[in-house]
Amino acid sequence: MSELISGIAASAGIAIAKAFILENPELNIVKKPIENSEAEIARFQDALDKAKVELAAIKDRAFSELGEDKAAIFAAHLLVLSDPELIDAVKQKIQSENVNAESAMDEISSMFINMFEQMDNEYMKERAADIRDVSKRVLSHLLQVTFATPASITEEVIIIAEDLTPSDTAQLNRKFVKGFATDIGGRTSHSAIMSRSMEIPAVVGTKSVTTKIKNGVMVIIDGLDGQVIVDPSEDTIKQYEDKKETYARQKAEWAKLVNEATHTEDGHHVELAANIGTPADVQGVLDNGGEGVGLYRTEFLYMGRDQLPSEEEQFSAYKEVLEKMGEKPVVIRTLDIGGDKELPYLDLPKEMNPFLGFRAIRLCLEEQDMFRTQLRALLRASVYGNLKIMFPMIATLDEFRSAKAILLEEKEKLSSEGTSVSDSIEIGIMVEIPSTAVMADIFAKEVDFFSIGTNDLIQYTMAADRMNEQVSYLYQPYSPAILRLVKMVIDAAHKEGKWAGMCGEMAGDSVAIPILLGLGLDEFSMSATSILPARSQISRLSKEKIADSLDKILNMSTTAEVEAFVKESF
Ligand SMILES: C=C(OP(=O)(O)O)C(=O)O
Ligand SMILES: [Mg+2]
Repeated sequence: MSELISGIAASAGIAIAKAFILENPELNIVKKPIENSEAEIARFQDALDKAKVELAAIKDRAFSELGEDKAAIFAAHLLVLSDPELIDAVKQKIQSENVNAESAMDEISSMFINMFEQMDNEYMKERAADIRDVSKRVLSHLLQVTFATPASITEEVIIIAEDLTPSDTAQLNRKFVKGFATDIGGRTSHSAIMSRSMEIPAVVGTKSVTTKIKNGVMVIIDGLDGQVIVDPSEDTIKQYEDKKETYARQKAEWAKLVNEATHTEDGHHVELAANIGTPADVQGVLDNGGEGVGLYRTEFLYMGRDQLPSEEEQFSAYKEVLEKMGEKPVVIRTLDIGGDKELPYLDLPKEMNPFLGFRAIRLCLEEQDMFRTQLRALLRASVYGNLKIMFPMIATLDEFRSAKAILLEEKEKLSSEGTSVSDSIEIGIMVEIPSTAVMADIFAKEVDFFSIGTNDLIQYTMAADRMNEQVSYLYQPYSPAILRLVKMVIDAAHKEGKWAGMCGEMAGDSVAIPILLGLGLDEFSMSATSILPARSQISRLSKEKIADSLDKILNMSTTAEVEAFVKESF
């Protein structure tokens, strides 16, 4: 009997093949006293060396098959293997406590893993995953245990695993591995990100694939709808083969749009840009036909380290993005730290309500040295491309004026030092706080552009924490309340001859797109892989037709009503 298991759609596509269970044997670590700590440290060093050789080979393979940015994960793993904070702590433990290397490594790495995992932050959680991966590799050498690796697969399969480590994913041979499903993980976990860049259909976070699927059984991975079908009937297989073909045709259609501008059926032009977190993401933007970067979240430059990035470091990151994007616009947002994005080394006091606290522009206006360093780096980089600077979390006009005044002061200073700075940098703001949306007409007289941050605008408007599962039903992008605010912002911008974009997740949402188009949004910034499907959708929409229904939509009473109407009408 076939069975359906639901999970999170991590990488689009359909795959049909036999299951290959990738089991990681339990590492049996027993704490034992040792006699000779010098010899034990040498044994530990030997395991480290072997792990390094192995990792270097995986890194080279990832580099040639997946490209530089994916290989960077393994460069990071190699760094973990040489990180004195971790490695010296293990050696010290062996020496001072006379314990075996396995238990010392396990205890110290678990301590770091717990520390990073407890941080309410995706980036830090990924660092925990890196340490877990590296530690397992070293332990396997110490215990002389061999793991099943995806590299040993030589027939067409679908991998079923509790989770795939980044190194597992890098060893996947696309010729044989048609798809994978895991028990744990989310859309932003390493394995999910890599599956998308390798275009291997994947469903993650199913909670139960490893317990419900046996080796060799037929499996369908539906990475479009996040479903795994176990032991399907002939009819079901046929049905999914058709779905696979339809998707392949659709992708081929999308690919034709890579170098096209984005136009509606009735000839209205909008710009489709991408959100990025690091310079390495730019390639994906270009490959997916992005017309610009609508949001560069610079906070990632500040994370995963123990001190602030220098002006030089920032300058070279910003310059790299601007140069790679050529003449295309690049909106770089100044530091938006706080809320769920912590910087432990800033030593900020714990707050009752971090999302409503001392964060983003509030912090930057207070910690001016830090802010000015970033602004100088941005201004210096401005001559290398089409830079637009954006301030996050603006709640009052005074905040914007102060931030802009500091920016202009730094510009003056640089000019008087003889450093060239572009004269055409637009200065805009995120609209993600309701007070700013309501006052958009006033702001529009002074800013060069708006970018609506619906991730936060929705949570602040609905008073519903965006991280809290229990109130996630209130996270309603199509709520008429949100749509009315979005309309106020777009209308206010246009009245003053300015442009309005959106960089919250809503901009790439296929139900929201027709409404936003009708409201006149000028720029949609989304994850790079959403750009081509969005361009294709927009090409089939008529702005005029949607505009005729706008009054009706804005006067609907519920989100459900809006959603049903849009799905039916456009
Ligand atoms: C784009 C946004 O910013 P972030 O997700 O980084 O808070 C937003 O709030 O919509
Ligand atoms: Mg935000």
